[in-house]
Amino acid sequence: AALPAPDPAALAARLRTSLAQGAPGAMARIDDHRLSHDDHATVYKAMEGVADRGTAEPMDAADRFRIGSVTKTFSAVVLLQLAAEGRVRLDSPVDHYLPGLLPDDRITVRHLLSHSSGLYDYTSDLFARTVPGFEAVRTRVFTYRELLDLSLRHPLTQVPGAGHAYSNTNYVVAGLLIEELTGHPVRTEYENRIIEPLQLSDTFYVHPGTGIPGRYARGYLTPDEAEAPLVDATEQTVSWAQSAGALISSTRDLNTFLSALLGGRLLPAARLAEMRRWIPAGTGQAYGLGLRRRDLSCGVSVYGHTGAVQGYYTYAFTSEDGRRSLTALANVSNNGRVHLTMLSTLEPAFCGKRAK
Ligand SMILES: CC1(C)S[C@@H]2[C@H](NC(=O)CCCC[C@H](NC(=O)C[NH3+])C(=O)[O-])C(=O)N2[C@H]1C(=O)[O-]
Repeated sequence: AALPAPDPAALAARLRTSLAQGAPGAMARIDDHRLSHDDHATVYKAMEGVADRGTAEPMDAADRFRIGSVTKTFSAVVLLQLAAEGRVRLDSPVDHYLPGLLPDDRITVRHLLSHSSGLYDYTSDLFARTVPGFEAVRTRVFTYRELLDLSLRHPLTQVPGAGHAYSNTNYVVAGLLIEELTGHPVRTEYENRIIEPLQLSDTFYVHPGTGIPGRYARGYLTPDEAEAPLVDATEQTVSWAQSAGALISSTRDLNTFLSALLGGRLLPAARLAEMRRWIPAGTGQAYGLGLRRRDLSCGVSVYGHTGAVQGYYTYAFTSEDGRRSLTALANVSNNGRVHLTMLSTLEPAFCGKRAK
């Protein structure tokens, strides 16, 4: 079905609303291949505010940033490629590959990737107090085992497979599984299977480094205390997340990645179909394997992931056929109003003037 043309003016207006709600800067890029039969894309860029509050450097759509849980889609693609190669079975217990690691041998690889394992999310403890929690881990380097141990202090939150229960722990175990199956660090697998084949020259896994290569937007964390000043959260290891959230990328590269994924250029059709077996995850949204589906007001569904890492809110989605992609970024976090406004950029991007 034809998508309505994007409404760039409405998209830019929503970015300006995010600034009024506390974001120092915001940006978005749409790559639209639906207007032509060749691979030429019509590119729309919108940018508002600043990438750096100290220098007032304007936000630029080419700026790199921390993508948070959009990383989970990369990790899921690696495991689904390994499944296509016959090196892992989605419905096998994790215990088969990592004996004794988890407390319940009913937890399968599919449970991890669909967030239905019941493994407790350790970040609920780490970040109960936003700024102190962040400052306590911003330069720490965790092992996967240490993060899993933080989770296993708590019982499972549900019987494995009972439904969608989002937990970063699932993608920490997914990282352990990737390393066990391949003998390589996840960085090597991201590079060999996704970054290099798609020429994602703005995409990096620098863990445990704290810097962002090249030109980037600084990210600002909103304290829990009203009126307290923003905290510059740019430099951090993101070791609390790793294969659950430590990638760096750009609006261009995430659009290329999601367009390739939904366009069938990263996974065989049968594996992409597995990724799109949906579990309900709230009104108008569902979760597959490392992939979110959001159902928009105009009846269009879009596919991708969101990300929330200290200082950065990311929204990366594409159309059913991967021919129109949007990535939007606000360089602030812990701000619910900005989150909802940025989430609403999907509407003008995919519903155009029919957006709600
Ligand atoms: C499900 C989410 C939203 S949370 C999950 C993951 N991010 C985290 O787990 C970090 C949460 C703390 C971030 C911090 N908030 C606090 O400390 C609040 N006390 C802030 O806003 O910077 C990610 O990314 N996912 C998002 C996703 O998948 O969209």
